[in-house]
Order: sequence, then structure tokens, then C-alpha cells
Amino acid sequence: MGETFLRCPLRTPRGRFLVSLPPGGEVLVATPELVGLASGQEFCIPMQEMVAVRLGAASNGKEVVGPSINENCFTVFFVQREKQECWRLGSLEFTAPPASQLAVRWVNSLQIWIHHHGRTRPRSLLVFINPVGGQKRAVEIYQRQVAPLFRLGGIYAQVVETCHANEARDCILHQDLSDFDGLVSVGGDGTFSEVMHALIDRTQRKERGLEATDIDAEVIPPRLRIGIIPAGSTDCVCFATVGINDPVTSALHIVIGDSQPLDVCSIWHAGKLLRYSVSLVGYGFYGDVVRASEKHRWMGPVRYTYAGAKAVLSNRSYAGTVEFQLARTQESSPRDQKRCRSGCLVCSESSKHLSAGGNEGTLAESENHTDGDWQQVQGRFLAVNLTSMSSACPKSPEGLSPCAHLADGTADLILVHECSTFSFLRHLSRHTNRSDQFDLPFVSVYRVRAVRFTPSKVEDHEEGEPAPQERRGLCGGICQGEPPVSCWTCDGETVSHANLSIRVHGSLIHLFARGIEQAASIR
Ligand SMILES: CCCCCCCCCCCCC/C=C/[C@@H](O)[C@H](COP(=O)(O)O)NC(=O)CCCCCCCCCCCCCCC
Ligand SMILES: Nc1ncnc2c1ncn2[C@@H]1O[C@H](COP(=O)(O)OP(=O)(O)O)[C@@H](O)[C@H]1O
Ligand SMILES: [Ca+2]
Repeated sequence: MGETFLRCPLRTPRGRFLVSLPPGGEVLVATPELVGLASGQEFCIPMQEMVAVRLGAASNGKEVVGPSINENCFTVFFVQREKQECWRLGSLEFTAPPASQLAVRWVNSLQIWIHHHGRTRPRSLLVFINPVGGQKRAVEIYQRQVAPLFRLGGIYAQVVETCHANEARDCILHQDLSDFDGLVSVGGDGTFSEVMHALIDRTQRKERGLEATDIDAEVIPPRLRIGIIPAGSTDCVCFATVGINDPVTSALHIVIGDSQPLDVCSIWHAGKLLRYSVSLVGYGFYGDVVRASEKHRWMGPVRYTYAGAKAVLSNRSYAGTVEFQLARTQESSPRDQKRCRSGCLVCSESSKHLSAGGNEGTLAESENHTDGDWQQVQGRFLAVNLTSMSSACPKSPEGLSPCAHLADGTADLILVHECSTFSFLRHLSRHTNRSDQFDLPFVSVYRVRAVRFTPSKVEDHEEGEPAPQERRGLCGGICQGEPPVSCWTCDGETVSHANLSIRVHGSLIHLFARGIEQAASIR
């Protein structure tokens, strides 16, 4: 059956409607049959947001009644917006006149649309569940809330419940992935990071035979998108790209095949690639917090608050030199009070720029055309933070850098200079509300494409060796017994080297997401 113009009266629980789907149309439109009477309001369902259609009536809003399917009616399942960014599965039953065969025609036409026009929808997914992340509920979350939606959307899912760290990595590196349209991580940022690393590495090594050897070398974007079902401790990548940590919302974004490009930082030490990162790369405060929190993993997500409180009280600062290459961005700055939202113009302009003159896979390289000058700041820092997106999470709903963009090829560098415990707490507490955490004399922020950090004194001793002893205590004086270097955290993983080079790769990966929809509000 080809595409036909469908238009006929149908009965729904909301009243009788004239329902139409123009050929190639993007929305199913229903107008009340009897205008002026209390017969319900006009409504429409964007076809892109239609999850499935089934012949018969829906029972309990999810399944269609089995044995005695009523051939005069069909059920449409679609994305229904609840408050904020939360999505739920909506369903509506349409009843055609008896013996008209209209219900069957509708089901065929809608299914053809979903099949042909919904080409960006995944048909087959490889799912990794980390059963021990966050509050250890990932398996239950997947089985109860996600798997039924994948089934309804006609998606085949091959599920791997991991028994140990790096199992997902090994699987992605060694399994034939040609039959899959995407990977799904059910867990926290650590599980997502494991999946992302394996996918990027696989793309470089296996598909194009490239090893990462040079910070300026091209990194090939992977073909597969990644979906994130939040079931971890911070779930920052999900929160910042979807706007909420909700498994059902994320599953619906996957089923309808949303796509969101995301910048990725590569982290280098002594000419060697150590890791990639999409959220927080932090030295000093966050480096110390994440390293300390590992010892308290048994506490679950609270370990970060516990380690965070201890680190705030110890008020340690670290000497070093930060060099950074400013991004020459006329359209945006870290303090312009604009927010990156679905369909963000800053991001799409930047990817147009990047792809101009480049073939597939050369996006990252054309970044050089917009490179700015290198600058340098030397001093004592409580924290050196870099984030290529807002890094919003439930603890900090606006994020570490509220105006950062998901896919503009830049990251925001935040330098928190040495200050009192009280001042640092003031800065931190502004992450939890809408005050400007950068509007403090000891904080500076830059939009950058690359960063180098060199700790002071590292040249005086080999890394790993006992270092000269000094630290500032609560009193502000010098205390004995602690090394003057911190470590880095990259998306929650500790990197023990202190001197690193970091580069942003614009839109290196794609997620099953669409960015935050809600209009940007002004502080
Ligand atoms: C006074 C209250 C201050 C609250 C300040 C909150 C700032 C939060 C910024 C969070 C940025 C998060 C970026 C996300 C990184 C994640 O990729 C990564 C991995 O997540 P996963 O474990 O789910 O796999 N997570 C992290 O690196 C965790 C960083 C969390 C840092 C929390 C710091 C909490 C500080 C609490 C201070 C309490 C002060 C009390 C003083 C007496
Ligand atoms: N079965 C497993 N046992 C132990 N660790 C695992 C397992 N599966 C995955 N991991 C690792 O657990 C780490 C933390 O997982 P994550 O999902 O980020 O939880 P959290 O958000 O609580 O940190 C990840 O680095 C991941 O590689
Ligand atoms: Ca960015």
C-alpha cells in the first residue's frame, strides 16, 4: 500500500473527530467533527513522536487486547509531555465505522510512515546493564520500564548484564556490530564512558586502522549512536542532554530515534592519549573529591557529598600553569546567559563551519580554522575545571557551566583561584541555584578549544615519588604532610598524572537525545 491521503471521521474517547494524515505529512491532525459542540478540542500527533500503532483497543495503556482484536479500532502510542522534560507513553484509541476496513487502512498507513520516514529510528540495539552502579537498580529499571517500550517500538535488543568492569568494553571491541543501529548504556556516567571509549577506539582502530598518536590528529566519529538509561550516581551526561534523569523519557528518545551530537575532549599525557571525556575534567577540588570517594563506593551516590564536604573543609589549593587556546566564538561566551537548547543555533552554526570544506569524518580537523590565541595563567588554584557541556545534574540543575554548548566544538575552562573556605563555599553553593557562580573575584572562565596544565614543582621531582611537603590548611597557613600536586578526574575516573593536555573534538559522538526543549530562562 502506497502513501495515500487519509481523512475520515473517527470516534475517540475524547469525542468524534475528522482525522487526517496528508501523504508525506508530518502530523496526524484531528479536528472536532461537530464544531461548536462539546466534542473535544483539536489535537495533533507529530508522526516523528509516534511510538507505535496497533490494530485493536489498548488495555492498561500499553498492550493491545490479544485474542479478540476489534478490527474496527486501532490504538496509537505516542510521546506525551509531562512537566519539565519528562516524557510518558500516551495512547489513544480510534474507532472507525463497523465493517469499513478503515482501521486496517489506518494501521497500514501509519506503520508504513514509521517504517519509511522513521529511518533514524533504531531497529536493533546492543544494551549494556551495569547491575552495581548507583543504587543497584539498573536491571530492574531496564526490565520494568525500558524493555516494554523497546518491544512496543519493534526494536530488537541484545542485552548484556555485566559481571565486571570492562566487560562492555571488550564486547564492543570484539563483537561484530554491523547488525546494530546503536548501543545503550544502563548505568551511570562511568558505564556510559566505558561504552563511549570502546566505541571511539573501535572506530579508530578497527574501522579505519588508525591509532591515536597525535593530539592534533583526526578522530573519526563513530557510526553508532549511544543511548543512556540513567541508573548511576550523578547521571550528568543524561541530565545535561535530555534535561531529566528518567528511564522512560530516555527510552522514548531512543525509540523515536532522536539524535544529539556531543563534543568530546581527548586527554593526553606525555604524547599519549589517556582518555576521552564529555562532562567534567577537573584538577584540584574535583580530582581530590572523586579520588577520595572511590574508597567510599559502598555509600552509593552520597559518597560524593561526603568526600566533597571533607575536601571543602581542607581548602587545599595547588600551584600550576594553565595554558589555553581561546575559541574565537563571536556568537557565544560562557557568561552570555544563553542556554543550549534543542535545535541550538550556536551548535548548528558551528557544525556548519566545521563541515564546510571537510568530507565525512573530518569535522574535528577543520576546527583549526577557527582557533584563537593561546593564553596562560599561573597561580594557585583550588580547582581547574573543564567541561565541554553544561554538566548539569540533579545536584546542580544549571551545571558547572550553565551557558556551555553540547556541540559547538568548545569547552569552558573554569579557574577557581586560591580563596577562603567560606568564599569557595559561596562559589559552590551558587551551583545549586540560579546565581552566577562566575561572578566572584577569585573565579575566571574562558571558552576554549584546548588546554595544557603544568603543576608547579613537578619538574623538581618525578611523578609518583614523594614530593616536597606543603599544604594550606583551614587556617590558611602552610601544613606538613601532603604533596603539592592533585590528580585529575575525567567523567568520574581518576587520572593520576598532573600535567595534561586536553583538546575538544566537536560533535565527535551522537546520542539518542535532542537536547533540552524547555525555553531558556533568564537569571
Ligand atoms: C554547598 C553545596 C554545593 C553543591 C555543589 C555541587 C556542584 C556540582 C557540580 C557537579 C558537576 C558534575 C559533573 C559530573 C561528573 C560525572 O561524570 C562524574 C561521574 O559520575 P558517576 O559516578 O555517575 O559515574 N561525577 C563526578 O565527577 C562527581 C562530582 C561530584 C562532586 C560533588 C561535589 C559535592 C560537594 C558537596 C559540598 C558539600 C559542602 C558542605 C560543606 C560543609
Ligand atoms: N558488573 C560490574 N561490576 C563492577 N563494576 C562494573 C560492572 N559493570 C560496570 N562496572 C563499572 O562500574 C563503574 C561505575 O559505574 P557507573 O554506572 O558509572 O555507576 P556510578 O554512577 O554509581 O559510578 C564503571 O566504570 C563501570 O565500568
Ligand atoms: Ca561544547
